[in-house]
Amino acid sequence: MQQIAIFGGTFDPIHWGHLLIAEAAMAQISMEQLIWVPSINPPHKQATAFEHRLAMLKLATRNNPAFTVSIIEKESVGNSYAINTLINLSALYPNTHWYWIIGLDAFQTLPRWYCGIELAQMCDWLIAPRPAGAETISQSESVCKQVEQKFKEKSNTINWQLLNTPLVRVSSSKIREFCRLGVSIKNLVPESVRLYISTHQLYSDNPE
Ligand SMILES: Nc1ncnc2c1ncn2[C@@H]1O[C@H](COP(=O)(O)OP(=O)(O)OP(=O)(O)O)[C@@H](O)[C@H]1O
Ligand SMILES: O=C(O)c1ccc[n+]([C@@H]2O[C@H](COP(=O)([O-])O)[C@@H](O)[C@H]2O)c1
Repeated sequence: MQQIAIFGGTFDPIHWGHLLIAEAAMAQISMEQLIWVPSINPPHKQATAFEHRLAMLKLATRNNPAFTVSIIEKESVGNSYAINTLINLSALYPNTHWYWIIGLDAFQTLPRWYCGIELAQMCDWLIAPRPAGAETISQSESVCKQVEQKFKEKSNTINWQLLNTPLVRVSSSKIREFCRLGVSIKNLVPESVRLYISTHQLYSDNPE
């Protein structure tokens, strides 16, 4: 059976934090492929046009042959729910053991996701520590255990492990804010992404 990880996100835009997490997951788990899945209509946030986010994702991931970018959520009608993404990908990649890569902040919200209980058991969860409430590994672990407890209370299990990554304080919102303020994002995104943002005047007060 092959092992594949999904890394879902809004990626508005993709940044070095995402790339570091993906590399850490590949180093920690023996897997054939890592599939990046940009959300077309994130259920919980507004986002820049899908085509721009997709283009930046492709630029940033093109040098790693184990990385694939999937547009599977483009076919979804309405909100792009993670459970549908996993079901649809499972049809394309049968006989696969699935992992889902997620930041600690998003993992905390999993019990409230659409069909979250069912989804939780359909894959193993690889959690990237993230600042905001969990500054150490043991704090991150205890946050994950609290999430696990919520599933246990409903007689469900969840398999998870923390990724061995340092805390990275970069976020897409910080990048969008820096662009609005005219502050350099040179060290926060790959150069190809920085150039794309600048060429298309994304996130500035004078969008295309
Ligand atoms: N610096 C980071 N450390 C750990 N996890 C992260 C980091 N940045 C993003 N993630 C995780 O990557 C996934 C996709 O994140 P997303 O594309 O929404 O980026 P973001 O930086 O969280 O965006 P925003 O600031 O707009 O909320 C989520 O699971 C999120 O928790
Ligand atoms: O399916 C859901 O109900 C759901 C609710 C919130 C987030 N998600 C997924 O979580 C992933 C990370 O989302 P985000 O907003 O942190 O970019 C992305 O793949 C989303 O589709 C999914």
